[in-house]
Amino acid sequence: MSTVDVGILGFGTVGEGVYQTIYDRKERFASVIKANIRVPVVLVKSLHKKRNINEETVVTNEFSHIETHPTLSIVVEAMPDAKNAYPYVYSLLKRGVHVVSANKELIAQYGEQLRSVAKEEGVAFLYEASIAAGVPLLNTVQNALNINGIHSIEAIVNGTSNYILSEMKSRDISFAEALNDAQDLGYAEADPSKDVDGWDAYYKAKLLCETIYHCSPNWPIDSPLGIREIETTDLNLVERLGGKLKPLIRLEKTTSGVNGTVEPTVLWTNHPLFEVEGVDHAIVLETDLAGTLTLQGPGAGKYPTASAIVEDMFYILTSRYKRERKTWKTLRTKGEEPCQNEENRLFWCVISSSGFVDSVRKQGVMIWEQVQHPSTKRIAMIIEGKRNVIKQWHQNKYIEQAYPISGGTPFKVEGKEKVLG
Ligand SMILES: NC(=O)C1=CN([C@@H]2O[C@H](COP(=O)(O)OP(=O)(O)OC[C@H]3O[C@@H](n4cnc5c(N)ncnc54)[C@H](OP(=O)(O)O)[C@@H]3O)[C@@H](O)[C@H]2O)C=CC1
Ligand SMILES: N[C@@H](CC=O)C(=O)O
Repeated sequence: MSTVDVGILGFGTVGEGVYQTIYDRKERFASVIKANIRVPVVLVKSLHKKRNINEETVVTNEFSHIETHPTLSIVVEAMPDAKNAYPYVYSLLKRGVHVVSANKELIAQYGEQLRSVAKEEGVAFLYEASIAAGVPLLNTVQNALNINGIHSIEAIVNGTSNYILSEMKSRDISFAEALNDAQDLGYAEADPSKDVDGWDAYYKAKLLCETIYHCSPNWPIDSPLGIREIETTDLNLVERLGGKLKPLIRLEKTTSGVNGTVEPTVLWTNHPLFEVEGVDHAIVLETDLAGTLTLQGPGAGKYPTASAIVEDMFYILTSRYKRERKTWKTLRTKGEEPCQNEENRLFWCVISSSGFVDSVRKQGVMIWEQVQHPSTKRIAMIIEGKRNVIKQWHQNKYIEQAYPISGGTPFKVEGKEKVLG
């Protein structure tokens, strides 16, 4: 039997998960690819860490050992940022090596250049793991929804943020404690501000938009918004209104492009993402033929991420890549377009001090429902308004938080104040 040599860039949560999976499933690989698979070399930053690695694998901190390796046919890229990974991936593709990546920052920033060089060299550049780890999202939209039109997408694609909000609520722990747990569990990015400030979800939304619509989204000026500012009181107030706050991305096709948002959003019980808790990612696709489709599963962590990566490797190694060749259209818009959804009217859950309620009424804004927290006296109100107006209130500190509501308001008549007891 022949041998397939795989290199790995980065040996953290993901790199180690891929390495262990390759060795744990050696026989399974051999039976499907008809070759022995092994990892002769892995690249890391520090040579001083203790690692669980076989004798046949060399651990190096010099990229040249990977770049000039004579037998590598696939390299798995699992590094934490785009800046350092880009020259490595570019060089490998240029040398005719297939690359499988989990690095959404790299693909959101340099995807077009890398896809183009891969195409020129006739090699694969695949990255199923980069959006929803173990959930086969890219495969579904690229290979199974080509005749369908996709009107809109709502998704939870940052497991760390979803986990933090779930744990703050269910275990009544602080943001810092929940983030610490997410880091221990291997969900968070090496720099966790990418998770909690919305950047990880922003890269994923951009990548998903490029995959489905072949253009970049139009973002509101304050995008992305993360979960860092959310307090347990806000979660409680939203719950008392009958909703839940979720770290949501939204892409919506319009006549002038695709509007994108990355922001904590209120969902009501009838929303398909209402019950998605913990590290799970879930994606709702509104299609014009199949209807509403929801994909859900673990979106971060060692083995769910390794799962997507080894499946991409299988795809390459079984020559399905050469036969079916995933096609990528060139992006229609290269840069970000100015936002066109600032003027849209939406329903909002606005959190403020009780004093602001009268000002809202004086401005003729209808309050559909409101609840007051018994101890903090903070008020949560459901109102309708234009994004730019509500955001201006927030900027001027008239209100403390403003969360958009997916699906409008379930309240039929203007609400009466409810004091939580
Ligand atoms: N964790 C997850 O659940 C998921 C992560 N991803 C993506 O996968 C990638 C890896 O994530 P994860 O494994 O969690 O990250 P980790 O921080 O756990 O691991 C990063 C690895 O990269 C190495 N590294 C860092 N900088 C360099 C460099 N300049 N040159 C060579 N090696 C370097 C580190 O080396 P050393 O060990 O010496 O520090 C470490 O082994 C990221 O892009 C992430 O967004 C995607 C899906 C899920
Ligand atoms: N940090 C990311 C990992 C997967 O992409 C997340 O929490 O979803």
